[in-house]
Amino acid sequence: MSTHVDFPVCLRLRGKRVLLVGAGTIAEERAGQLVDAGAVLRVVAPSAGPVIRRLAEEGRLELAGRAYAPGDVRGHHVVFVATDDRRVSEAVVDEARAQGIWVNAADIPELCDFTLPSVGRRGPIVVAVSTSGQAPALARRLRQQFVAQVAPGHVQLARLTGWLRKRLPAGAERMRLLKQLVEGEAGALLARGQRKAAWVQVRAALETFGEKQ
Ligand SMILES: C[C@@]1(CC(=O)O)C2=NC(=C\c3[nH]c(c(CCC(=O)O)c3CC(=O)O)Cc3[nH]c(c(CC(=O)O)c3CCC(=O)O)/C=C3\N/C(=C\2)[C@@H](CCC(=O)O)[C@]3(C)CC(=O)O)/[C@H]1CCC(=O)O
Ligand SMILES: NC(=O)c1ccc[n+]([C@@H]2O[C@H](COP(=O)([O-])OP(=O)(O)OC[C@H]3O[C@@H](n4cnc5c(N)ncnc54)[C@H](O)[C@@H]3O)[C@@H](O)[C@H]2O)c1
Repeated sequence: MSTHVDFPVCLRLRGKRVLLVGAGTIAEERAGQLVDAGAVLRVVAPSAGPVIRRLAEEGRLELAGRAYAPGDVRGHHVVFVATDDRRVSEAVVDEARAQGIWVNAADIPELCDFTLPSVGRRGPIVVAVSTSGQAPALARRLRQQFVAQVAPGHVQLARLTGWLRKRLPAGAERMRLLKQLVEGEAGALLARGQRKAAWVQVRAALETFGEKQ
């Protein structure tokens, strides 16, 4: 059995220039996710589906309505290819690799410098499942199961600790407080939907932090 495992990261794409070659079914999904992540997205494809055309009309991405041409990759941080022509994907990947730019070719593992996990979101919580290329359909199924376990209370807890993180000075005491909120009674109450009782716990924890209510 192979011992190969892929290494997961969460890219912060806000303001980063990203190239997407192809604008069909798969590319449409990618485009939506990339625009939502704040990427400055350029799409190159001779024909585009309705989602990409609309995003272009709204000025949320730039669409070049033509075939890929050498030189298109230059100036981008990350490149995605999702065309129905393997030779095009190979040419794009060759150009990206020659320039040291990370590239993903949908469904072609040997042309991928990184693969895409199956992703689900609940507020700021991102559930991503990778099978290191072994079983994408299983990644999708497990992701659906895991996302279903993320309760509204978990999302509230993430938002609450995010809010406190911005307001309390960093350091050992803040770390202890946030950990206590997540692992202790407040987290358990929020997960059960008992917001008022949870808030009592949060206030008590903040008082010991020295915060005036
Ligand atoms: C997770 C997801 C993310 C996304 O694409 O957004 C994704 N594939 C998804 C679905 C899916 N893809 C395929 C099926 C049919 C069942 C099957 O074949 O198993 C299904 C299931 C379905 O459609 O339900 C076919 C397939 N995919 C790859 C190959 C090539 C090969 O295996 O050699 C083949 C055979 C092609 C052929 O035979 O011609 C390769 C890759 N697909 C990956 C990601 C990367 C590894 C991810 C991982 O490590 O788990 C990797 C390596 C490269 C990449 O594309 O990044 C997305 C689910 C999104 C969701 O959650 O909805
Ligand atoms: N990873 C996955 O989950 C997954 C699932 C299904 C299919 N795929 C693969 O992804 C690829 C794309 O699938 P699709 O369903 O989006 O195909 P599609 O037919 O819907 O779209 C193909 C796109 O490629 C563009 N294209 C063709 N030649 C081009 C060129 N020279 N330059 C730029 N763009 C060009 C077309 O204009 C079109 O927008 C296929 O190889 C398919 O096997 C991946």
